[in-house]
Parts: sequence; structure tokens; C-alpha cells
Amino acid sequence: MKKMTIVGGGSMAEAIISGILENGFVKQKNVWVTNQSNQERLQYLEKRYGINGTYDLQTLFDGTDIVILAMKPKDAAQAIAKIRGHLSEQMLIVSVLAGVSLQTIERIAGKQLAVVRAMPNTSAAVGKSATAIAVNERVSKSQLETTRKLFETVGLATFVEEEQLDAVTGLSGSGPAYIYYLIEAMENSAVEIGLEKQIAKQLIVQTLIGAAEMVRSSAKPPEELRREVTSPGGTTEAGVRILEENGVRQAFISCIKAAATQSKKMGDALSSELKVY
Ligand SMILES: NC(=O)C1=CN([C@@H]2O[C@H](COP(=O)(O)OP(=O)(O)OC[C@H]3O[C@@H](n4cnc5c(N)ncnc54)[C@H](OP(=O)(O)O)[C@@H]3O)[C@@H](O)[C@H]2O)C=CC1
Ligand SMILES: O=C(O)[C@@H]1CCC=N1
Repeated sequence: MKKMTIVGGGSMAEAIISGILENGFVKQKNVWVTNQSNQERLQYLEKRYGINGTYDLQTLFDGTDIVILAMKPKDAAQAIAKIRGHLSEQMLIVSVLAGVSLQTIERIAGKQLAVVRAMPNTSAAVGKSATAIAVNERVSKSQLETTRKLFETVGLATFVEEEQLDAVTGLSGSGPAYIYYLIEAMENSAVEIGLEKQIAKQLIVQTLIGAAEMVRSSAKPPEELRREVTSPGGTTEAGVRILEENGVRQAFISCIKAAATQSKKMGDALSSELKVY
């Protein structure tokens, strides 16, 4: 891969940049990034990762192989319209925009393009993203392989039907935030029951890693693994009872459904905005 161009330089773009450079998917000097107007942020990305930032569209797109779209869905119409003259059928366009369909991207661009819609998460920064990918019919076999390699470089990559991507967004795109929320709550409780913050953090992180590894490597379903921790009349039983009484399971289910619905809403909002033109 010769050159990669990233449009949007926020959290998700940085996670991908950090992950791909760490794993040598592309050389620093061949990565180009732009944003809307935040020059300070562009300079930070240049300095921190040794990549190139510019607002000059010719410089950005000349000879590029992969274009990553990483702006917010609400900014997509304006951003893609601005760059459409520089996009060509030979380029692989990779969108990480929540909710925005493959078709919408081609509609804004006003031309047929090889487009990939991916839903990674910010754990790409440490090579641990969970990414689901859908592609349109113009993506060639070798572009499909490049896509797989790109996202495998930053974690796990799997191909799904496009209709499933809103659900993926609610589950694993937003997923790290739910886990951080749980960690925040565990840290708060640890301090309240008399543990030092630093020690508590180590114990919490290792507990999460251990439980995730058990679910990943064991043939037992999570309910059974949970039963093995729960001695009758013991501490776990006392704790989990409180979770059940407070509807925590249902809250998680509603949370993920709301996020998936919001993904679809954001895509639909952009699509109906386009009908105006
Ligand atoms: N954050 C996450 O965990 C995940 C995010 N995503 C998706 O990634 C995308 C980006 O999200 P995130 O990184 O969190 O967002 P941020 O708000 O952190 O970054 C958005 C970036 O887009 C830039 N931008 C806005 N308008 C334009 C434009 N017209 N031309 C060029 N660049 C533009 C902004 O530039 P400026 O700062 O100059 O305004 C900014 O650099 C979203 O579509 C989101 O759905 C997907 C998976 C996970
Ligand atoms: O919150 C968001 O809209 C983005 C999409 C998935 C994770 N973050």
C-alpha cells in the first residue's frame, strides 16, 4: 500500500493511525490527514505520529490508494462534497461513519466508488478493535484483502451484511464506553469500601482481562462461568442479587438497543438531508 489519506482527525482517526503505524501496515511518511479547521490538532497528529497534515486537497489525494472517512455523520455531506472531485474508482474508500450507508456515500460523492463501511472501536489504538465490515459490489478482491489486513492490523475483523452494522455499532462500536462506565463504577465502589485507587485499578483491569479471556477460551457459556464464581449463600450471590433488583441486565439491553437505534437514525437523517438537494 503506497498512500493513505484520512479525512477527519478525531478520536477514531487517531486510534486507527496509532494502530496501523504500530503494526507497520503503512509507513508514517505515506499517511496524510486533514480535518475541518483545527490546525492545532493537525499539528499534534503530525508531531505525535510523524505523519503529514494538510488542507491542500491535491496534496492529500494525489496517488492515494485508500481514503478513510472519519468525520461525524452530521458533517459527512459537506466533507464528502468538498473532496468528491478528488475521489476515483481506483481508490478504496473506507468509511467508519456510524449509520451512514454505502449508498449514501456514493450519492454524496455523485459517482460510483469502491466503498467499504466498517465499524471499528477506539481499542484500535492498542491493536484490540472489534471491527465489522460490509462492502459494496465495486470493491475488488484485492481491495477486500487490503481491507481485511487493515482492520486485522488493529484487532479482530469480520465481514457482515450491511443491515447488521447499526446493531454492531450499538454493541461493539460504542462498546468500550460501556466497559469504561463499569470500570468507573467499580473504581468508585473500591474507594468507598476502603481500597487505594491504584491498587483497585490494577485488580479491576486484571479481573476484566481474566473474565474476557475465560469467555473467549472456554467452551462454557458466561452463565455457567458466573455460576462457578457464585457459591451458595456467598458474596457473589449477595452482590448479583443487587444487580438483578436494580434492573442492571435490562439497563444494558436497553442501552445497546438505544445505541443501535441512534446509529440508524443518524444515517437516516443524513440520507433525508440529501433528498433536499
Ligand atoms: N469515537 C468512536 O469510538 C468511534 C467513532 N466512529 C465514527 O468515526 C467518526 C469520527 O468520530 P470521532 O473520531 O469520535 O469524531 P471527532 O469529533 O473526534 O472527530 C471528527 C473529525 O472530523 C473532522 N471534520 C469535520 N468536518 C470535516 C470536514 N468538512 N472535512 C474534514 N474533516 C472534517 C473534524 O475536524 P475539526 O476538529 O477541524 O472540526 C474532526 O477532526 C464518526 O463518524 C463516528 O461515527 C466509529 C467507531 C467508533
Ligand atoms: O458515539 C458515536 O456516535 C460513535 C459511533 C460508535 C462509537 N462512537
